[in-house]
Amino acid sequence: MDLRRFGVIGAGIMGCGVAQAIARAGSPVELIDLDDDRLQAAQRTLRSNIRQQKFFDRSAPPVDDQLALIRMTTCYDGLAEVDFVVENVTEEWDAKAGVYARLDAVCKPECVYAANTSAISITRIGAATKRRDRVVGMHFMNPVAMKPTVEVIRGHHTSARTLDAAAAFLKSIGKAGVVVEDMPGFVSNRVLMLTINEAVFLVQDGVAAAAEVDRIFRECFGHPMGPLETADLIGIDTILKSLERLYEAYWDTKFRPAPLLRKMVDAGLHGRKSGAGFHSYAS
Ligand SMILES: NC(=O)c1ccc[n+]([C@@H]2O[C@H](COP(=O)([O-])OP(=O)(O)OC[C@H]3O[C@@H](n4cnc5c(N)ncnc54)[C@H](O)[C@@H]3O)[C@@H](O)[C@H]2O)c1
Repeated sequence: MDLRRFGVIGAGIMGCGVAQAIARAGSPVELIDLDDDRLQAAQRTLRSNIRQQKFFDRSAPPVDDQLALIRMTTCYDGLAEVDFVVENVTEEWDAKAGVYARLDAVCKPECVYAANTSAISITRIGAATKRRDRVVGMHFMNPVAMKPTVEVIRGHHTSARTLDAAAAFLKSIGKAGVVVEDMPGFVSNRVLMLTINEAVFLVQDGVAAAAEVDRIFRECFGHPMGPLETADLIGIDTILKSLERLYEAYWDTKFRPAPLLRKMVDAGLHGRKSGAGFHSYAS
């Protein structure tokens, strides 16, 4: 499958990670966000992350060569010729639906849309487009540069050809996919979000401080990170939105977000990206 030109929508944690992976593989990519301030922040994040990656991956092209492949813009016009788009915007239905309407207006008919979402049904996203057979879920793990495997989700109408395109894209950036069927949260986040939420309830109930909760998972279970360190890495705002999407999708109270999560979001404690969450990242 001949995929040459790429688009990435959303230049937050995940969009920057995906754009970086495409540039590392030597391909040009259009990276789109809402305004210049967000794009400038993304430019700083990308420079720092590519520099860091180069430290571990000496064979990577020079930092400036990789950055030159990433064209940052607020305008969708440059997507007219792309073959494959990865959408990584905020985990809210209205934000995602608005993006797909704009993509349909500009992208060529054969272009494939890959939705990077924590919990939203890929079938529902497909229904918001005029090409539901060319929509696939692509749940990248964070940090993208360090995670070799991606959860690939087959929506109800996703075609075999689209799954082939998804596999070819992932191979081109040095990753593998595990294909699963479509239900909100897929495999990873149906389990992970419940674990994180229960860990938040433990802190809220005063059973243990965040450091102790994480320590038990690291030192007793041998996990590389505890659930609250993972929540900080993902973003507390994204955790809250993901639980809300799961709760709305299943109407099951097991997904009700811990009130402490909302309090932290309201307080601006969004995890690593804000400098503090369950742990502090001030330095
Ligand atoms: N953070 C994680 O660990 C993680 C992992 C896997 C999947 N996801 C999913 O990936 C998606 C992005 O998450 P994130 O952590 O990068 O969030 P983020 O908040 O870091 O970034 C989201 C970006 O989308 C932009 N955006 C919002 N509406 C837009 C629009 N209409 N057009 C263009 N850009 C728009 C925002 O300005 C922001 O820069 C979400 O659906 C999330 O659930 C996140």
